[in-house]
Amino acid sequence: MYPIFVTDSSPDAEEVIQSMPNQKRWGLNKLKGFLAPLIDKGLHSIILFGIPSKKDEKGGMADHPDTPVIQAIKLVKKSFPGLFVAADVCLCEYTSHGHCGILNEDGTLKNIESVIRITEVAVAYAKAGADCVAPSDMMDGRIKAIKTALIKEGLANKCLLMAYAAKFSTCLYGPFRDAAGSAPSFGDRKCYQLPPNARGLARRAIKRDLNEGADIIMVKPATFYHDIIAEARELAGDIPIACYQVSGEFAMIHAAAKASVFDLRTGATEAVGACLRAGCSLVLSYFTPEFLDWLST
Ligand SMILES: NCc1[nH]cc(CCC(=O)O)c1CC(=O)O
Ligand SMILES: [Zn+2]
Ligand SMILES: [Zn+2]
Repeated sequence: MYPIFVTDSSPDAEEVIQSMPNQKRWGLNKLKGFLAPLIDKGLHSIILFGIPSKKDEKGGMADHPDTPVIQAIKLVKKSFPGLFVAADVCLCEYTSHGHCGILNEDGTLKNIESVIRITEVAVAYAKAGADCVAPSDMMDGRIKAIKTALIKEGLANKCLLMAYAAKFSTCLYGPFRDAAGSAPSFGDRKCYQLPPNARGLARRAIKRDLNEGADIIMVKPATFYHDIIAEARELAGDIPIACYQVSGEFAMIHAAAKASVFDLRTGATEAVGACLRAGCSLVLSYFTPEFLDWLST
């Protein structure tokens, strides 16, 4: 599954992201031309991230009808009905403070308000035609709230719910925050993302999301967290496990290849192979276009 950034800075935007080799922020008009050759090479699935130009306290743009993600879902599903289109659901790209939920005056999170807001956004993406909604906010209780809302709207049989279940507070998200302009303006995400060494908390989070109705369980990041992928595989029964090879992993592999530590194809292939060996059957990777080439040669 290929993560794609959609911007509303201009419909014809094609913006280079310095810290993420070969990745761009795409304007709506550019999406079809960019995706068509990848689909010809065998691309099956994408996940969309919106980069809005307007931000506010509550992330109002996240589900605005004109927001890049909703526009992109409609356009991509219309142009390529066979492509599986997931949408990342979070507020951090849309809030002025850059946190993943709605805040109190003192900067702490309002859990209930945040879950209500995130659920509204998820339903809007499902209504726009997303095949999958993937909440990455880590607010307590959001999987149950979204699943219930999808059922109520008659969308639960059309739209999968992929939970970023074990999402760690890691050093590996830097390039993404740069790409999405979503770095928190104060504080950090440690009160809602898991501490790197918290194996027990990760197990609890995975079990909780399974109980709340997740259709896919995701572990994020992938490298450094293979044990958690294996734990998820063991806990989840017949539910598929996904992992996200995040921006820092991608940048790290590129940097190592540039420094002649290994060659890019060998390093990237071994890294993703390890994720599959650990027990996941879906990998979100910025290397997807390269893999499509490498797998055909
Ligand atoms: N909802 C937060 C979010 N959405 C995507 C990523 C990171 C993805 C990547 O690094 O590739 C993150 C993590 C964060 O900023 O805390
Ligand atoms: Zn996010
Ligand atoms: Zn977020």
